[in-house]
Amino acid sequence: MRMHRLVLIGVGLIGGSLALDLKRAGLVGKVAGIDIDADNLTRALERRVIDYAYTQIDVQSVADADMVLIATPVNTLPLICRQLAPYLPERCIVTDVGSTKQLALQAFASELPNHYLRCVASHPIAGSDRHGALAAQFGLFAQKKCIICAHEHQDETALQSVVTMWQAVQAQIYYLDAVRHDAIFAAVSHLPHMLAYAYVHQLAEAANADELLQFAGSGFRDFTRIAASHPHIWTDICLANRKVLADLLQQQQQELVYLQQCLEQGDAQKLTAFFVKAQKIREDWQN
Ligand SMILES: NC(=O)c1ccc[n+]([C@@H]2O[C@H](COP(=O)([O-])OP(=O)(O)OC[C@H]3O[C@@H](n4cnc5c(N)ncnc54)[C@H](O)[C@@H]3O)[C@@H](O)[C@H]2O)c1
Ligand SMILES: O=C(O)C(=O)C[C@]1(C(=O)O)C=C[C@@H](O)C=C1
Repeated sequence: MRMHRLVLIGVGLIGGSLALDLKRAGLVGKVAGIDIDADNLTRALERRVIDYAYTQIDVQSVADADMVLIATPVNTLPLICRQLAPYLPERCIVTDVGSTKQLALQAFASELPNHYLRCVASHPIAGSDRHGALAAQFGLFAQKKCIICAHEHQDETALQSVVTMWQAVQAQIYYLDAVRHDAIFAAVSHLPHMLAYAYVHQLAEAANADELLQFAGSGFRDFTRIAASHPHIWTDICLANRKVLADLLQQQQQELVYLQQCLEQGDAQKLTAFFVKAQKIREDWQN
């Protein structure tokens, strides 16, 4: 599988990193980048993440695309698909990298009905708290999972092309139904981001916030790294997955109430048992 022209919409951390790897693997000839941020496009051209830059989806920017890869905040998908519809070459594959998958499949189905067979929803479980073309890096997806949420009308060749693309950047393919996908990543990705944001807020609201931050060490650094993630990206993810996420926040409050009770009762046994269980789960996961 070799693509002559990949059209990348959203030339940021994820889309840019994938473009770099695909070029290096010889899987794409030219990459056309479309982004609403003109400065970001300039940086992407300078770093050779892309070969051509456009700020709009139109006949020129989408022309001759073998594949359109959408790597923008998840809530932009419906509009982007609507804008793409008139310009997509017939055999073109459309795929995305968004962190929530029900919304992606809904956008493909409702905005690209004539192309739906060739729309493949994917999600690499790799990333960082950085953003934009400057954050794009080689090797981001190597040995990382990539989830494919195939739909019932999926064209087999389109699916295989997307799988081949991710395997070429050494990602490990897993298949999940979109509802299940969103429930799982609400628990292991979206909830921890919410908790990190909430904790940083708690500190910021303290009267001596500056003093607290001045003395914060590696525990603070490790727990809050993801609170440095891009606010726009995460607003979209959290809202797209709001129902499951709100339930998880409710459950988290119960955990906090339990911890509070342990402290009020001075119950070392209960507290240690709680920590031992969490420690074991974390260690087993690491191994
Ligand atoms: N950051 C992560 O760790 C991570 C991991 C896996 C998947 N994702 C998903 O990947 C996607 C991109 O995230 P990212 O981290 O690369 O973000 P990013 O901010 O680095 O890149 C997104 C790019 O999209 C551009 N953009 C925004 N709206 C646009 C629009 N309407 N049209 C064209 N361009 C637009 C922005 O200017 C930016 O350059 C998101 O859907 C996110 O959920 C992120
Ligand atoms: O490493 C990080 O900073 C990430 O947030 C990466 C992370 C995650 O939560 O694991 C974030 C969002 C994704 O959709 C996939 C990966």
